[in-house]
Amino acid sequence: MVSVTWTVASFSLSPLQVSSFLVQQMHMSQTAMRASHKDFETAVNQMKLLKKDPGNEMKLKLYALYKQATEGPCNMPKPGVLDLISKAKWDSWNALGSLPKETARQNYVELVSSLSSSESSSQGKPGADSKQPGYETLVVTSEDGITKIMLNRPTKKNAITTQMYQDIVLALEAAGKDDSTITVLTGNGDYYCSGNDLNNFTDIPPGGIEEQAKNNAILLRNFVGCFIDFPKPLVAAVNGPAVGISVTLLGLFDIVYASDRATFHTPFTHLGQSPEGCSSYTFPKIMGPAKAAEMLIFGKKLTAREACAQGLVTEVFPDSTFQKEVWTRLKAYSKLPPNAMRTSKQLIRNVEREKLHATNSEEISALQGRWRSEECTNAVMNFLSRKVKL
Ligand SMILES: CCCCCCCCCCC/C=C/C(=O)SCCNC(=O)CCNC(=O)[C@H](O)C(C)(C)COP(=O)(O)OP(=O)(O)OC[C@H]1O[C@@H](n2cnc3c(N)ncnc32)[C@H](O)[C@@H]1OP(=O)(O)O
Repeated sequence: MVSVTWTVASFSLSPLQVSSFLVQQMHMSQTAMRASHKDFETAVNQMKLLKKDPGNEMKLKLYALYKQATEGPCNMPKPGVLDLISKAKWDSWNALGSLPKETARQNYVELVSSLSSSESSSQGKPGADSKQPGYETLVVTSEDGITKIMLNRPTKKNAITTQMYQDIVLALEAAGKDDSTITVLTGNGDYYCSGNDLNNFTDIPPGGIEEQAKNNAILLRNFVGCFIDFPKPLVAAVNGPAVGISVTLLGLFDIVYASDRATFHTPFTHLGQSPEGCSSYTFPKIMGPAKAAEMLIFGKKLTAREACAQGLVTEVFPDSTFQKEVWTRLKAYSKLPPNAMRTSKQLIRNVEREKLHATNSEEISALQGRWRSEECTNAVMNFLSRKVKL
């Protein structure tokens, strides 16, 4: 990672991004009051007082605006391609074109003011990570460049309710756009997740089972689709046993760390159901068709070490040190250049994105049939009336 100073920018921002940012900034400035020279000087001094590094992209934007405001349009010769930092700075400044000095000044003042106010609103909570409110059974926090989405229904083994499916989608959408570099999904308590909450099947709408199956299909397609399209490195910290959809989705994660207490169980046949989460495609690809069939058709439960040997899990840690080791490692990874990580992730996933969406649709069509079947109804009823535990 290139270390930059306040006036030097990194090469992590494309000129296109810079110019679209600046178009927004220009728009903002048309409606705003013009900043005076004094406001501009104050903003320049305010920048020096910021405690938190605003990140290279932001410094690059500020650099360009500062140069435009003080010197006007860029008329320097373009640096050579190997002089990456100077070239990024030049690109950024040059992308401002003929933006008037006073507009650049105004944009600079507004940008610094937004940085200062976000810093002061996070003061007074030293060390506290920013917990995002609004989710009933998820705890979402952002700290050290990592957004953590924690399933938080420990007394029900983190079984996923209909509301949770929707909240996970919202949390992933927000994490995909926030300024964290890595997103982690984990569970609170002794389980990672016991899969779909089987009570979801008891919530039958006025249109009956047909309508329920259709509604579930729409929600599930969207839910799995969010994992397929997630733009940043996505990590599962599997803190304990995992069942059903929480296992199948692992094939869509980039990294899976597991406690040695974790197990991996996909009892679809026992439930009269069929695989989802794109596992009918990802599992044979990851572990070979024979091993995948044993899990997905016969419901064989794997230990963490078996899952690791078969490529579903990246690494297994002793339960006693799981949290410490995983978070230490992730904090180090979160400092890697974010755009490079995103690019690599997308290159890996884009090759099969269409295939994954098609698999998702096919699996859901099959499930719609399964949900209407007697096999499924009986299995769910047996669990809910406590006749069967998987
Ligand atoms: C986006 C779509 C929205 C709508 C959804 C529609 C359907 C989408 C379907 C998607 C396909 C998903 C498939 C799956 O995930 S299949 C797997 C489903 N999971 C299970 O079958 C697990 C069932 N649970 C168990 O077998 C055991 O509870 C378990 C082995 C996990 C733990 O056993 P243990 O003895 O340790 O603990 P308890 O059984 O006493 O559990 C504690 C309480 O938690 C409740 N619990 C646990 N898991 C579930 C669950 N999956 N659904 C509902 N409730 C669950 C359990 O009942 C206990 O509750 P009480 O204390 O109230 O008795």
